Parts: sequence; structure tokens; C-alpha cells
Amino acid sequence: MATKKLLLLSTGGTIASVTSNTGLTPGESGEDLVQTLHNLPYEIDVKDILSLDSSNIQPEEWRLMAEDIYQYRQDYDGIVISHGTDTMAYTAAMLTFMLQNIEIPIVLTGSQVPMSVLLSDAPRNLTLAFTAAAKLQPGIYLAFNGKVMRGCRAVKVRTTDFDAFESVNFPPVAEVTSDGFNIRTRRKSDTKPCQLNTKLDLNVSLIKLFPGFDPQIMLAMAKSGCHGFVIEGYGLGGMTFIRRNVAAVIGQLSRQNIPVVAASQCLYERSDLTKYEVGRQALLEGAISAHDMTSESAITKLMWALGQGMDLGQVKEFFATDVAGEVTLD
Ligand SMILES: NC(=O)C[C@H](N)C(=O)O
Repeated sequence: MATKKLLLLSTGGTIASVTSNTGLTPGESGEDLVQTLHNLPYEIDVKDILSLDSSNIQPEEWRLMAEDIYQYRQDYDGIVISHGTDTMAYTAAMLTFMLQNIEIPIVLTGSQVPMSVLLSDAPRNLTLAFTAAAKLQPGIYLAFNGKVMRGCRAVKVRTTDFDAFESVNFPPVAEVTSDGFNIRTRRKSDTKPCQLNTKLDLNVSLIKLFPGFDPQIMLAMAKSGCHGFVIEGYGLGGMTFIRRNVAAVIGQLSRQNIPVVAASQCLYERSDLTKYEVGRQALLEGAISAHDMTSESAITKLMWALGQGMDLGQVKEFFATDVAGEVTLD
């Protein structure tokens, strides 16, 4: 079998960070990272495209990554992106929407400890990412601490522990066990060609409900240009309706063609607005269920949907569609 040809796009993050007077900051190149790995049975090219802590990664950087992936996808069997962990799940979710039907595996990874530090988790995460990029079917993935998950299901759940990410509401696609690289789940492959689409509407907001939240703020935000909301409600997606009537505000926003997606503050399982009165009122007023999507996927999906010029009805339909494995619809 021919040796797989892989590309590393390095973007910074802790994995590439060095100590400075102003705190840990990216300073190592992709070549530095790859050189610390030994005996990888792949041909690896490297391009340094960014050198940022991922807290500084924003839609402009998502676009750059998506464009580079799109440009190089036919020259490589797989692409690895080294990236800070803080916003990696958002990047992974957004790339899922920007690069639908991608023809090769794209695997994001990073580390909790810089590559240059003894006992860092970087070498094994990067090795795992290259393995996943060589072996998995096409798609956008995140590889960390022995697990590879769908990018659109990943959530950062720990700030310092090596086990920083979890695959939420969907099992990891692959895991490292004593048998080696174990692929657990496969998805029906699409044969449609990949389309790069980086149009986004950034005028969106992600709100976490708390007792006492005044929903009038959402109307003020809409007035000053907010085009869509994701609200993390309680439990199955419940929203307050006495005194501070969130459901009624959702109705007002819906009548202005402004979508409100109802997600849950609970990390696991799903939002279901049909069960309780506090959910049904919101549903009747036009709330759109995020089902079992992560908030990272819900907000990036909304940015992308509005970027396509979708109206409220189309956004509703789009959220009832599984684009790339980000949602379970029953
Ligand atoms: N572990 C990390 O990579 C955290 C770092 N602040 C980043 O996201 O770039």
C-alpha cells in the first residue's frame, strides 16, 4: 500500500506554546511539532497558517482554515490541524458546516501541556491525529487523549486535565486500546463533491438562562442588530414564563423573523420542548429545538444558516436536518 500523504496545518495553541514574560504564548512551528514525533509511517508536509492562542480564533480564522483545507484536500489523504483547545470544538463544528461532504479526514488536535515540556500530552495527541487522518473515513474530527470524536459532537469539559474533551450524545468514532487504533462507528459515506461555503452571519448570540433573566434584553439586542439567538434553557429546554416571560419574547422575535434556538444547559441528552408546559409555551411561540446538539454546534449552525440568507422557516427546516452527524432526529 502506498504511504499516506498527510498535511499538518499549524495554528498555535498550547501545543505550540512557549513561556514568555507575558504568559504562555504560541512560538513553535509545525515543523518543530512534527520533529518530536518518531517513526510515523506517513509522509508529512507542514504549513504554518496561524500562531494564535485559540481564544483569539474567530470567524476570520475559521475561513482561512476552511479555504486552506479546501485548497489542499486533493493533494493529501488527510489533514491534521494543530489548534488550541479552548475554542477547538467551535472550530471543529464550524468546519463541519463550511466544508460539507469533505472528501478526506480532517482531524483537529492540540494539548494541555506544550510540546516542549517533558511528559506533555502533545506527542500522543498529535500521533493519534495523524493516525486518524490516515485511517478514518472522510469527515471533520477532533482527536484528544486516546479518543477521536466527530468534530460537531466535541465539547471541552476540562481546563487542565488531559481528558479535556468529550464526545457528547454520540460515541467516539475511534479509540486507542491495547489492540491499537480501534474504529468504533462508521457513517454512510456521501459521494457528493465538497462545497466550500464560508458565508456567515456573525450577528447572533448565545444566552444562558438563569433565574431572574430579563428577556427584554433580547428585544434590545434584536433592535441593535442581533439576527438570531441560541438560548440554553433549563433541563429539557424549559423557559420561564411568569413575570419575565421568555416564551412571549420568543414569540415577538419570531414575528420579526428572528430565530430562537432552544438548547439545554445540561451537557448530555437533549432538549424536548413538548414535555413540560415551560417548554411547550416556548415551542408554541416559535422556539426551534436544538435536539441533542451541543451549544457549539447550535451557534455555529445558526451563524452558517443565517449567512446563507435563510429566513425563519428555512432556519427551522435546517435545524430539523442532520447535516453531518451533529444532531439525532427521531
Ligand atoms: N490547551 C490549550 O490549548 C489552551 C490555550 N489557551 C488555547 O486554546 O490556545
